Amino acid sequence: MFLENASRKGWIEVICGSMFSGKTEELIRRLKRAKLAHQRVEIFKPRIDVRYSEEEVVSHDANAIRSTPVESPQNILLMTSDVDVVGIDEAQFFDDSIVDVCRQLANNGVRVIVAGLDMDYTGKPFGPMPALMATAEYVTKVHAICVRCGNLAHHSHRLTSDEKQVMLGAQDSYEAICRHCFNKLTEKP
Ligand SMILES: Nc1ncnc2c1ncn2[C@@H]1O[C@H](COP(=O)(O)OP(=O)(O)O)[C@@H](O)[C@H]1O
Ligand SMILES: Cc1cn([C@H]2C[C@H](O)[C@@H](COP(=O)(O)O)O2)c(=O)[nH]c1=O
Ligand SMILES: [Zn+2]
Repeated sequence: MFLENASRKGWIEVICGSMFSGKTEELIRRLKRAKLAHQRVEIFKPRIDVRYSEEEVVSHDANAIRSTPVESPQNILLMTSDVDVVGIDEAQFFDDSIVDVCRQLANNGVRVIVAGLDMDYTGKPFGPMPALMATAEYVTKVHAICVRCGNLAHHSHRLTSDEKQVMLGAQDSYEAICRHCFNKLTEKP
């Protein structure tokens, strides 16, 4: 679907969805194809994401690719002077300046592939993701399987009582569920 060697370079792709929907697997797949095409690839993630590894982007199925953890989106600009493709995982954790960083990279001829959660555990849009989706040329929404009924899932349901928007975790503290199961679980009596 995406040309590894397009003639006019520079665009933004967003991969979004709930937890366990395959965002990281899809990001890794695209980045590995770019490497096979001899493109210069750099991968970044927010430094706070230490869930599976500090230095790698790792999927729930243990696919992994080396990455650089960064404190702020500005660091990405400093480290991408000579690259063809930039991959960014867990983009929901960055502040809004990630949008302008992605725009600058794309304007300078870089293929930018960004993955992140579109909604938090309450169902609200997460951080800079809506603005990234609006700015991108290509948006791919991937889906998990609802662990309660087998439907397609697009919600990440939190299993603990923590109410902070940011709380790292995996199957220990989140499950993927569909709209109907989410409404049943969260409706007020
Ligand atoms: N409910 C679920 N639906 C789909 N895949 C799941 C589910 N729970 C665990 N998985 C696993 O998660 C993998 C996707 O992981 P990953 O790419 O890290 O997702 P994401 O980055 O969207 O959280 C799937 O290939 C599958 O092995
Ligand atoms: C829903 C939700 C999730 N998080 C955290 C939990 C994980 O550490 C990441 C999402 O990782 P994934 O690759 O998409 O599985 O985000 C959070 O902090 N707040 C939330 O509301
Ligand atoms: Zn369901």
